[in-house]
Amino acid sequence: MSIPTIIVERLNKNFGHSRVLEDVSFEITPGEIVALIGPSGSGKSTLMRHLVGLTCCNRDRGGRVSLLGREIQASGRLRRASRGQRCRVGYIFQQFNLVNRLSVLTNVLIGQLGRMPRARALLGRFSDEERQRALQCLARVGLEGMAYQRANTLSGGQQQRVAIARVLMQDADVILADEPIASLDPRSAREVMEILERIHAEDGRTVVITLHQVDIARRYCHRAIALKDGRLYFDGKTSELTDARLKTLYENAGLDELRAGSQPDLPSPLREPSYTQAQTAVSAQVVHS
Ligand SMILES: Nc1ncnc2c1ncn2[C@@H]1O[C@H](COP(=O)(O)OP(=O)(O)OP(=O)(O)O)[C@@H](O)[C@H]1O
Repeated sequence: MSIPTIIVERLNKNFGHSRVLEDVSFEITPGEIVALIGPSGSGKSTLMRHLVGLTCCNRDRGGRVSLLGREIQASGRLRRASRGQRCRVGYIFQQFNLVNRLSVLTNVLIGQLGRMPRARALLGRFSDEERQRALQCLARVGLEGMAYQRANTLSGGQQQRVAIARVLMQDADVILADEPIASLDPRSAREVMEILERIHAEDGRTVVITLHQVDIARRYCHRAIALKDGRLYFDGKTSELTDARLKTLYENAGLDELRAGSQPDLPSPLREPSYTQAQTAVSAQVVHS
């Protein structure tokens, strides 16, 4: 049996007196594509940040995270990672995190920095072979024709595709995408999800994606892990995410607001689009509050 790519054991996290994660445990095996879902504030992003050591768990409850066979943190202590180890995990953010004034190609080449000798990385001297590879990564996300434009001249969807190309350039074994489509229109969101799905299928990379849209999770991911109030509520096939389970997962999380809206003929909140709308409504509230 293969070693799990991600192991999370009894993870607990408090921010002040507020318990954000409670005894969360799961494993993800190599080559899985997993959706991390749950209502707004359920702890999805906090959990993702624990996976790469951007956030550290409580000291007193013995939690542990290991990734690609290496311990990231244990009992509230972060372990140091080498450059090589850090390169094996790519993180995609909701807001893309590109360098606006640099070209699309240079943004992709930045994915290579961790694998270059330090001196050359400091000078940003990329070889012809590296440039060629960056162009190939751009071709995989359908943007080779935009390589020499400034990053901030691209649409949001295109910028997210550049961020994916950067992770490809990094040659990460694991891709963690934290709400990669939350700020995109439906068409761009679909394109980004299709690219992530293709990368997973063609390269066998492990992909974990936090999502607000259950219908998207069902369409593109085989497995879902759902958090509710910081606890593991569901871990299984997305096909087993029944309406009853979703109703309990998302109760008190935006459906009331949706019902109170200006759509008298709204379909049953148990149907997929309703959940999508509900979660979009919740996100919008969070963004604007
Ligand atoms: N650095 C922090 N300091 C204090 N509280 C925090 C911090 N980060 C997150 N929280 C709180 O932890 C809880 C979970 O936040 P988190 O962002 O992980 O939820 P989420 O499920 O990703 O939500 P959303 O889907 O809206 O992004 C929230 O109540 C949030 O306010």
